[in-house]
Amino acid sequence: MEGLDKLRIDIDQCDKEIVSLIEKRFDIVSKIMETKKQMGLPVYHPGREEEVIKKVIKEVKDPRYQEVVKSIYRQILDTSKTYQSKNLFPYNVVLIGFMGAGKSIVGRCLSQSLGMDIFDIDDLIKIRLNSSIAKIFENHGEDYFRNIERETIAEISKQKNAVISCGGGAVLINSNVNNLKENGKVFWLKAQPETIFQRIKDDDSRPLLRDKMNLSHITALLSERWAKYKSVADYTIETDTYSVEEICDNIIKLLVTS
Ligand SMILES: Nc1ncnc2c1ncn2[C@@H]1O[C@H](COP(=O)(O)OP(=O)(O)OP(=O)(O)O)[C@@H](O)[C@H]1O
Ligand SMILES: O=C(O)C1=C[C@@H](O)[C@@H](O)[C@H](O)C1
Ligand SMILES: [Mg+2]
Repeated sequence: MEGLDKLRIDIDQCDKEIVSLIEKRFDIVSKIMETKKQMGLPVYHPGREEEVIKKVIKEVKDPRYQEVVKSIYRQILDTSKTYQSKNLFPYNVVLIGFMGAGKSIVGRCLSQSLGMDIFDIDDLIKIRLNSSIAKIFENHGEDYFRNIERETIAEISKQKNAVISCGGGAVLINSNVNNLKENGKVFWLKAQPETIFQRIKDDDSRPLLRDKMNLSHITALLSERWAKYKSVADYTIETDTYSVEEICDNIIKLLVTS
């Protein structure tokens, strides 16, 4: 028992040193963040995380602890991203645009790159009603869906440092726009009808395109909504010829320089 007490004292001492080093590391992160902000340099450096992990792994003397150190460092780096994002982007990043524009997939990429929480409004509605969007439309009609969507957006818009991926029709309702803009910068993921058709033609989960999955219907619906997306957007993001990662990087560049 005495031996155990001694080991616990050693652990407590170790923890003190670790906490002090964590504070020291985050002080340096804060300084780097401030300097980069002042110099207008990009804050996120793709590849930097892997570089850090490789370097620290080299420092591990006992191979048994390589995985331990790796996993702790992944956590430190993730927490560091979240810490920086909270400071740099004290608002929501709101993605709007037509079905298939990439709001969900780009939202997930942004959340991962910036260490920010992601709220996909369609996904939240599915979870809340334990049903697919298609079934909600089928069983209760579009107005019912729009009401739930309105409530969900009102709730999620209270966040202050999150990525919010909207459904394609969310910004057609003014109260949604007002709520989303209250704490958010709005990015319109713009895509031409041909691109949208190619991306979603084999997916029948979108009720407004069910039985009408053709280029002329997409073109007509998109042109009805085009002016709305354009007027609501703080930024327009081209997506037709870009990969998800490129779109994500373009948005981050705008966030950092705006
Ligand atoms: N830039 C892109 N390059 C290639 N494929 C893409 C791109 N953006 C989206 N996609 C693909 O298009 C499909 C639709 O994307 P996603 O579900 O993100 O669209 P969405 O805007 O969220 O649509 P909805 O309004 O219906 O929710 C997915 O299969 C996705 O992988
Ligand atoms: O464009 C729309 O109106 C919609 C898009 C999807 O994201 C879903 O929100 C739903 O299918 C309606
Ligand atoms: Mg989506």
